[in-house]
Amino acid sequence: MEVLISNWSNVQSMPESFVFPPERRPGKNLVPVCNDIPVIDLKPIDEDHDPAETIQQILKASQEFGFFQVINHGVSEVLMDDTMSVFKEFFGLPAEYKASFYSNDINRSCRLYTSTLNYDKEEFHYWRDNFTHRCHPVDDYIQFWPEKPSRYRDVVGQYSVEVRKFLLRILDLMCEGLGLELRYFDGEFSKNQLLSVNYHVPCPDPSLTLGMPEHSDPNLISMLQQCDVPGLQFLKDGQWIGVEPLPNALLVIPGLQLRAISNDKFQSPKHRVVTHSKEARTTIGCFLIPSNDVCIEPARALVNSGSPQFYRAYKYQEFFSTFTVKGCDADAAFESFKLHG
Ligand SMILES: O=C(O)CCC(=O)C(=O)O
Ligand SMILES: [Fe+2]
Repeated sequence: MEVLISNWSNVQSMPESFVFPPERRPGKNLVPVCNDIPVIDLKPIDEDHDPAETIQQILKASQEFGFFQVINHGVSEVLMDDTMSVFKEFFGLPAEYKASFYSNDINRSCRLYTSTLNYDKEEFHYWRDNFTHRCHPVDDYIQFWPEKPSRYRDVVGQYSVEVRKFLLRILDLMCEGLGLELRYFDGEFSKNQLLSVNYHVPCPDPSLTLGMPEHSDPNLISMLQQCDVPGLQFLKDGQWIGVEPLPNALLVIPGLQLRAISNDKFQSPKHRVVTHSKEARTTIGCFLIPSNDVCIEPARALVNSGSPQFYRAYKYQEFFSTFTVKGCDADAAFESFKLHG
């Protein structure tokens, strides 16, 4: 059988290698959709209102809820729609063209794969194709990007620049809220930028499989543009809750490095993706990632007698390899970096 699920048409029954063992299945029970996910509106700041209220909303959303959606974020709706169409077209291209990007090699600057990078060894597969590449600075990477659809490089190039601006702006608002100097996260903490696009074809039985495993994002911060098909779920107070896509909103998820640098002021919420029985789902993620050698440690301003330093200093590379060795389990990975007592 074709490995890439985007090459499958009209799958009628579950291929066995995608059926999870019973205790790992999402099951048939419907997960409640959460209607109170914080929505941050950046318009008041653009209209020169005092940003203090928005900053407090972002702080509260990150600290109490864990993640949030943003509207009037500055990334144009036309560009968002164009980018979504380009990626949908990309996944619909002939198998022969996509085959040239197929790779499980993490060092390939542009790669397309199914399930996880561990496809050949994993016990069962996740119901997704993922296409991912670096995108900052655009000129350093654009030569590796697809030439089809013909608008790809132009549209995805503009999008990469705009979503980076957006995330750096959110980080600056977080700095103000946390009492860190502005631009604290610019530079090495956010040096690398990855676009990561997930594509899931309709699944004959969503109760038996997942589109993405439960995980926290290992980077600094993530942004997600969803299409109108739901699937994303967050673990909140021990329960899975569904995220209903909000048209034109961008979702912001603090990553594990933000948790460490903020000295646990922010969490990095666990999330997963369930599949849909009728419709294909495409989501565009953008990750800001520290450079490998940068030293990550709780910001000095956030360590004091009431809030002792929770993590030792480490290099991002060290964290990432521990995270990978621990099967992408954030709690297990942090055990190596926590300061006890
Ligand atoms: O596709 C989604 O809804 C979530 C994607 C995600 O969590 C990720 O790429 O890290
Ligand atoms: Fe994620």
